[in-house]
Amino acid sequence: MTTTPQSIDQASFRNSFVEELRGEASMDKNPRQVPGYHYSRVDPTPVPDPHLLAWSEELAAFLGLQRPPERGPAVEVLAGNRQAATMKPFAARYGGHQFGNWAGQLGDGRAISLGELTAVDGTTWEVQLKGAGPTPYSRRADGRAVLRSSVREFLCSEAMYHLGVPTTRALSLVATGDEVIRDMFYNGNARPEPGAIVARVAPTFVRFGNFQIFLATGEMDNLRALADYVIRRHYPELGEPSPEVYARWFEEVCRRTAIMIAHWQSVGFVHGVMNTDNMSILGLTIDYGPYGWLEPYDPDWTPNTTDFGGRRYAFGQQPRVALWNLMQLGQAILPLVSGVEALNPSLDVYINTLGTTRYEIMLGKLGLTAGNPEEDQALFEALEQALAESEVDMTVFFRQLSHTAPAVLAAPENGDAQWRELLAAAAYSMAPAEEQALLGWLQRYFVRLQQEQASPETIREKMLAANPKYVLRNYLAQQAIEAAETGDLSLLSRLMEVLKKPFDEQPEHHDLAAKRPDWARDKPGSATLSCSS
Ligand SMILES: Nc1ncnc2c1ncn2[C@@H]1O[C@H](COP(=O)(O)OP(=O)(O)OP(=O)(O)O)[C@@H](O)[C@H]1O
Repeated sequence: MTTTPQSIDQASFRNSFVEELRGEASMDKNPRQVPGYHYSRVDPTPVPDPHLLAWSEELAAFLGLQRPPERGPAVEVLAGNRQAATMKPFAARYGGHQFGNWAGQLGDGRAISLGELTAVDGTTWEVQLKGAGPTPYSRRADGRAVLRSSVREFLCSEAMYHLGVPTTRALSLVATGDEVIRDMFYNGNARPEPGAIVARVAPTFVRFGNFQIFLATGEMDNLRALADYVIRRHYPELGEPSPEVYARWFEEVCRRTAIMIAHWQSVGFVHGVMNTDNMSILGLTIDYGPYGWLEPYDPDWTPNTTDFGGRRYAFGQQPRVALWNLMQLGQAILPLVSGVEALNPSLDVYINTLGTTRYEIMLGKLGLTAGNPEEDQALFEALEQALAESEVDMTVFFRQLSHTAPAVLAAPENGDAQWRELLAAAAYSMAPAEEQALLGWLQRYFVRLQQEQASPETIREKMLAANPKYVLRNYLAQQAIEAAETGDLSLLSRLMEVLKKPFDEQPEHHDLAAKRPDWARDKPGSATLSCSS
């Protein structure tokens, strides 16, 4: 293991996916079905003028990598124009359910994995380029990504990491110097947009869909080989694969998925397209496409215009959709276990873990220690209902509550005025009946809070550590994109820095914690997005 940071073009890559699984070696990029294989070896397609736009310092340091200059061999690797000697790039084969329907073979249509790097702690991390050109899985598309969606993936995956949400990471954002034609809302208004490539990083990018494809095509040897690979490499604590271990592994995937979803619900993250090919086998948030952040707390909200008909992936549906997706994974690996009874209890593990994790997170957000779970649950549900029935910014509400609740605890005589001030700060609009409902809830909560033993100061610290001040608000991402498209990277860099410490006050950046401005309420790219990227 090396301690001196090195340039990625000099780095030593491992290739466990390629070496331990079955791959098609032809390097042929023509779109086609690829039965019989886990992956296809394929090289990225070079771009005209790769140059670095953003770099994630901490992740790079963790991977033992040094920041490259704007142009040069390292950036050429991050754009797919050059390869390090040890790389064996590949695109993985997977299938999936999209919006509830089986879609057949999908696969990495524009993602190409370069191999794995060993981090300073000895763990291994796969580096994958998104937008690096066609692969056998590109179907009718071009294998490219636009700057708009790449900025969104780069910024948001790192912001999620710093919020403590399980996620894939992003190492670099590189402009390609090329233009890519996209119809942003699939409404006949195609236009050229600048192209970009994100190098993203995770222990593995294997998804539920990687298993589903083998059930669909009856490739049982490949199914087992992939499960064994994932267990041995990523769940070694479970022991050598066996029918019992496959079942315990499924339980662990259920548990991790529940923890991920509990975190999404606690910060107001809406994934937007929770197809089974977007569910990581490690319980990580994967594919930052038409995602968004709740501004007014609204369980029916999704930014994804493709989903406006059914709102299948709206905020409030996410816990249920993850369960449905886990059931599809269970179906896919059923041939590996003794029967459905070996897997069914794991779905309860999902439900229970989701419940307990959400409960614990909510206690933290409200500065409480565990009390009577049923009464607490009723208190939490009453808050969710009062928030949903009004137009209150989720992030501002909880952050402001972290200041106000301990202050009222210290000086209860000013309570009423302070609660009203909190609501005024968090609300986009407030009808008298909505205000009454929220004030009623705050009084009920305050009675519960008064039973706490901790000092107001301790409660305040606990709440501030649970309620972020800064999230990647939809309009901020859009502003950063519009500036980046004109060559101005200042907001992008500022957001990167501020979102590294989302729980810190950072008063000099207070403007980045502001509620959504009026102009952004219905703005395309901010309030509404599509899968076009
Ligand atoms: N421009 C494109 N060229 C080729 N394939 C694409 C393109 N956009 C999407 N795909 C493929 O379509 C499928 C579903 O797309 P989706 O938008 O969920 O994925 P994505 O954003 O490309 O990728 P990922 O899930 O890897 O983050 C995937 O198989 C994906 O690789």
